[in-house]
Amino acid sequence: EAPASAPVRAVQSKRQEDVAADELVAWILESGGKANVEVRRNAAGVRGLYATRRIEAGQDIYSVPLSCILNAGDMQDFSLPTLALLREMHTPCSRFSAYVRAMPPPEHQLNGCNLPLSYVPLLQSSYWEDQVLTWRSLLTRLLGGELNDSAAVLLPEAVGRAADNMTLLELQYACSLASSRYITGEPRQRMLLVPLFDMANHRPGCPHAVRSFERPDPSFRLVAGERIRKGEEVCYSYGDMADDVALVHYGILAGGSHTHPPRLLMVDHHLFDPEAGSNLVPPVPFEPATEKERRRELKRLRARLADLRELDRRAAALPAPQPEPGYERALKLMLRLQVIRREALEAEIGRLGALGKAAKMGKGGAQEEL
Ligand SMILES: C[S@@+](CC[C@H](N)C(=O)[O-])C[C@H]1O[C@@H](n2cnc3c(N)ncnc32)[C@H](O)[C@@H]1O
Repeated sequence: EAPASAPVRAVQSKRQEDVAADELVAWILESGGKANVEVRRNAAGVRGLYATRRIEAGQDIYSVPLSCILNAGDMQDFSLPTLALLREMHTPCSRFSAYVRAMPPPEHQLNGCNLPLSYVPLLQSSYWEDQVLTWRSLLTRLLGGELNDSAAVLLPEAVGRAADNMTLLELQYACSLASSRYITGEPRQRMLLVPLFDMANHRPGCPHAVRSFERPDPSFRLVAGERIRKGEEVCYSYGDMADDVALVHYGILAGGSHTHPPRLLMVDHHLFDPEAGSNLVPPVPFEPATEKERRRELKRLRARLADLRELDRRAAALPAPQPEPGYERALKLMLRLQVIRREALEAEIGRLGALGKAAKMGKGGAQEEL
């Protein structure tokens, strides 16, 4: 027994997933990879990648050998990355054990796959509500065996007898993890879960670029697009996303909330086409070629804002939305998205209104000159 006077040292124990993240880096190095980064948390508790030395533009930030990549197959089937991840989570002695142990726990993982159903109406967009409900329905049908004739991989094929006790919540969690972490693209059109790569947080416009499957070195590399100082966070750009896209796909607000005026949500943008199946619209502002076009767009935006104000009026008469246990942060994000949406619409309506006034004044001035 320690004497009563012995100093008591506060031991700050690392979270299990952070210990696993250190082991993940060690595994990549043992497997022949290189890492000029470590995994750490920032002051806000967000985990990310940090440079362990100065890295010049054009140099590798890390390289992950192909043997450490989890290939989730081709891009036809929504559930493949989820099932690939679940397979490793339920495989004793999986070679990806360091990878799956380093995943954020359910309470820190959010996107449209595991959004509580009671929050779905808060998206205030039939497009996003349909998306989230479609994903939920696919997961439910995968769990119930209804997709057995059409799914590329069935649940018992992926996880064996663990399928007997699988819950929808576990499927949603795995779906949320996998869909917010996999990468696809040239030269291989495959959904790849790449350890270490998926520890980098989003920064819009981040210049670092992926190079993979090249010869003579086919490994998966992140190459610095600008100099990175030792200790600096290493970002990755998940795409040029509006805030609604960032929230539903990554559980973050990362587009318009950082710009002044805030950027229109994707679903409010003039180029948004719900049928196109793309989640990216270019952040180009509407530039009317004629006065008629300007008025038409102004009318569209005013009608959109009026619909939202009507929803606000109705919501004010009801009790405030209640957080689901464990999803308190998610509710805050969704309510913040509503505010950003209205601010962005107001700003755009103001801009188009001012364009009209400026055009009128220009005409008046030109007529005076004549
Ligand atoms: C590919 S993972 C990045 C690593 C992740 N932070 C982790 O600890 O495993 C994507 C997730 O990281 C978080 N994330 C990414 N970019 C972020 C940012 N700019 N700010 C806050 N969280 C971010 C979100 O939870 C997102 O779903």
